[in-house]
Parts: sequence; C-alpha cells; structure tokens
Amino acid sequence: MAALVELFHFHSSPILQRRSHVPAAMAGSGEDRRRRMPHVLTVAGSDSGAGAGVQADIKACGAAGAYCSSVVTAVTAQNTVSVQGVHPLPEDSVRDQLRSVLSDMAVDVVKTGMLPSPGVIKVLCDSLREFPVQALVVDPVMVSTSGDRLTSHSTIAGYRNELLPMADIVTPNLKEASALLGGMSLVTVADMCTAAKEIYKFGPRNVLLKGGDLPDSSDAIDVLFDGENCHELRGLRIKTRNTHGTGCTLASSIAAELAKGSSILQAVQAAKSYVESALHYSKDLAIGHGPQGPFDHLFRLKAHDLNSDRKPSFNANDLFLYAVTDSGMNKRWGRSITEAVKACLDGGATIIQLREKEAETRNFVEAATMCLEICLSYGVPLLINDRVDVALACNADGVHVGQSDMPVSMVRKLIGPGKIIGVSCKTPAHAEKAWADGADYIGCGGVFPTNTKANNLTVGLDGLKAVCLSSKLPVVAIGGIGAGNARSVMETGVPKLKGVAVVSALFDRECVVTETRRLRSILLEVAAATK
Ligand SMILES: Cc1ncc(COP(=O)(O)OP(=O)(O)O)c(N)n1
Ligand SMILES: Cc1ncsc1CCOP(=O)(O)O
Repeated sequence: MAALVELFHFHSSPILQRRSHVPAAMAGSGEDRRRRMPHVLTVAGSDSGAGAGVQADIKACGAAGAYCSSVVTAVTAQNTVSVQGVHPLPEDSVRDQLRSVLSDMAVDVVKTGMLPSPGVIKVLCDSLREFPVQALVVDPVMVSTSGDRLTSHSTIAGYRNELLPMADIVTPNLKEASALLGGMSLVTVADMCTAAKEIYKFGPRNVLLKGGDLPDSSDAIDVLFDGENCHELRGLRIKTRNTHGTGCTLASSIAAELAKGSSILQAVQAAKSYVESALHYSKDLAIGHGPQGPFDHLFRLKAHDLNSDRKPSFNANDLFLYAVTDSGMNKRWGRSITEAVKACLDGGATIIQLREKEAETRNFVEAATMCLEICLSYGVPLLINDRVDVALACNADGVHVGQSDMPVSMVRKLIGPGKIIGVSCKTPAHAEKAWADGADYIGCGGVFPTNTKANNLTVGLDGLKAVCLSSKLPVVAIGGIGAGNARSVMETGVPKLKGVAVVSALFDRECVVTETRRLRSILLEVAAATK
C-alpha cells in the first residue's frame, strides 16, 4: 500500500502536477475517451437517520464532485436521540461487496467508517491487498459523537495492528484517539500533538486528530501530524446542535479531495472548510427531536434561492497561480490575448482571468471564446473581469467583480449556481459580505503598491492577513506581487490564503512562459516548506 499511495504522500502536490498534464476527469487511454470521475468507495455502516455513516459519505462526496460507491458493514437503527441498534453484516457479504466494486469500478480512494469486528477489518485489508487503491482514509468510528460506544476491544486491536499500517490518513476524534491509546487523557493541544505522534507509530502516514470536544477552546482546533510536523489547524466553532455525522463527513470529504488530486494538507483544509460551511448553513435546521441533529450536506445545491450558493466543483486550490491578463501590456510586447493565455498555461498558471479594460465587446467575446477553448484543453478555469455579458456569451467558468461592480447576488442570478464568482475585498467586512452573498473566492489587495490599477488603496500584508483570518472563503492575494515578493505573501501562512494573482509580473515581461514558471516554482517551494 505504501508504494501505491506515494502520489498522496505529504511532500507531493498532485493536483498541481496533474493540472499541467491531462485534467483528472479526462485521464485514460487514447482509446477510452469516456470521462472519468474521481471515485471514493466508502466501507461503513448505514445510518437510518442519514446524518452519518454511508448516507453522509455519499452526500459529502457528491458535494465535492466525486462519485461514491458503498460497501455496507452494518445496519444501524439510530435517530437524533441515540443509537438503538447495530446489526453487523456477515463478513462474506462485506467481502462480496468489496470484490464487486473494487474489481470493476476504478476506485481512487477507500474511506472507512464503522468496521464492526476484527473479521471485517481483516476482510477489508485482504481486499485492499488484492485490489490496491491510491489512498486509504480511515475514520476510526468507535464512539459516536453522541457518546455511544460502537466497537469492541478486539476491533480496536484490529485497527491498531492491521488497518492503520495501511492508512494514508487516520482521523480520530479525542475519544477515539484515547481509545486507540489505551485510555490516554487528552485535554490540551499539546496532549493532542503527543497523541497524534503516538498513533502515527501504528503506521498511518498522517494523523488528523480532531479537537472538536477540547474543553475551554473558542476555536475548533485539529492537529495534523505528518511524521515530521504537527500542524495546528484552527477553524470556527459553529454553535449548533446539528453536528451528527461531522466525523464521517470530514473523512469522506478528505477522501473526495484526495481522489480529485489534492495533497493531504490541501484535502484536509478543503474538507474542514466544507464541513464548516455546511454546519453554518444548517445551524437552524430542524430535523428530529433529539439533542443532536443532522446537517445539510447538499446545501450548495439549493443555495441559489437563498443567495449563498457555491460552485459545487470549484476547487480553491485553483487559486494557486492566478494569471490576470492586461491587453495594454500584451499589445506592448506584441502578443495577442490568446498567445498570452496559452503562454501562461504552458508556464503552469492554475486559473485565468481576462481583464481587458479597453477591448471592444465584439473583439472581447471572440477572444474570450478562443481562450475558453484553450483553457478547457488544459483543464484550467477561465473567468472574465467585470463583464457578466461576455462571460455569459462565451460560457466562461465565472466572473470576477469589484466592490463597485455589479453586486455578487445579481451576478449569481445571471450566471447561475454552477459558475465561479470572485469578489475583490479589502476588509473583513467585505469578506463577510462576499461569503453571505454567495461568492466563491476573494481577491484581496492591493497587497503591495502597483502601477497596473490606478488609485488603488494598498492594504499591505497586515491587511491581507486580517481579511484571510476573518474569511470563510478562500483568498487569493493581488497587487504588486511577483517573483521578488511572492514568497513573503505565501509565508504569511494564513489558512484561507490559497495563492497569488498577478498581472504585470507575467504580462509586462518579454517571456510569459519563463515568468510563469519562475513564479510557480517559488510558490511550490513555499508550499513544500510549509507542509
Ligand atoms: C483575483 C482578482 N482580485 C482582485 C481583482 C480586482 O478586481 P476589481 O476590484 O474589480 O478591479 P478591476 O480588476 O476591475 O480593476 C481582480 N481583477 N482579480
Ligand atoms: C487588478 C488589481 N486589483 C488590485 S491590485 C490590481 C492590479 C494587480 O496588478 P499587478 O499584479 O501588475 O500589480
């Protein structure tokens, strides 16, 4: 398993590597041109209340744009009050289901939930040895969030001795970590790091220890130990009773992100952000009469009516190296828009925005249509600055607007729920509104002084940090950024900061490919050093 999952090990950044080759969804032999979908197989228990277990896993993967097949290990009777019954399936049935899916359906990532006996753990490990997959995510379901114990001592031993050595990441909560470690008491973040290191010794390549139950903490603090560093990942603590299934959902979302090509850290951050948004969106949801309700995994599908939709397949990691065009600059260097776009894609740009302030509408639409074709062939999204009409006309992937452009809620009504909306923000208040209005990401700047945009207030690194720390959306930094200072921007290390957006550093230069490559390698260096 270890060799097979090398792609997902912590030091690599597969999504960025894949982007420059074939888009994941189109990968396949020359003969088979059918579209592939990232595929997660969940091996877990059924939850009759559908807040957790297999049902949660399928919804979480669907929300992330991944296909989710399922092997049911047990049928539980549970609702928002408690778990009333657990009925394990025979090991032969689990083995048959595993064989059916793994032998046929090109699974990328296996995610485990409730494994009711050591026998089922053994069946699973044998199946994974027979049908290897790219990554294994283990959510060691032992104690439900409501406190009910779901597993025996011999099963815990099965986790320790058989399954964890094959896992790429294991995601215990405090009680599960304590159970794995024979009752160790976990009270502080320092205890969590110690426990994560101990669990790492059982063999998983990464340990995400979830501190949601940590006493006396206003934030939700998780720690991620990768064998070298113990990263503290802070999130918002959402006040709600609707938290049933949070653990299953987080692990499935991590699995889906891995299946899409993210690194472990990227996958964990994207999954945490998704769960946080789902909890926030569902905080007043009324399902059931018990103390712990489910939340709405698919909130993004219906958010259009409620002004807070997100593009289901928008990947925040695309903001890594954001190229924003400028017709004046490209003209000066004798390049067309399409040549400029092709060059920055060759250099490894991960998202493109056409910001053509002087273009006549007809020329703009024609150029945008050609650029979209090119971007499609690289699997890179193309956005249009300000001009919703141009974005609609050429069916671009989205629109970027500023504070004095068309309001985000109106843009959303016009372009629909499936498109990306970026919005420029200089303050935490802007960031909060961008999220509430249904934007997908924030462009924050000017971080440094720039000649590209007149009369633009510079917010500095401190302003950028303030926006990132308050933002629920991913952020890209913009303004005066280039090879000389991109490192200082990304080394701020603020969690929501996903990349840099640049104009002159790429397009006011003689060779766009060279400059894009240079900037990309700096960004990759920082990403590797901060993992
Ligand atoms: C990624 C990104 N961030 C910010 C901006 C600035 O947009 P806006 O405030 O609309 O200003 P103009 O680009 O219209 O001058 C951007 N374009 N892209
Ligand atoms: C469009 C925009 N918005 C804020 S700063 C800026 C200009 C960025 O251009 P450059 O990367 O050349 O500084």
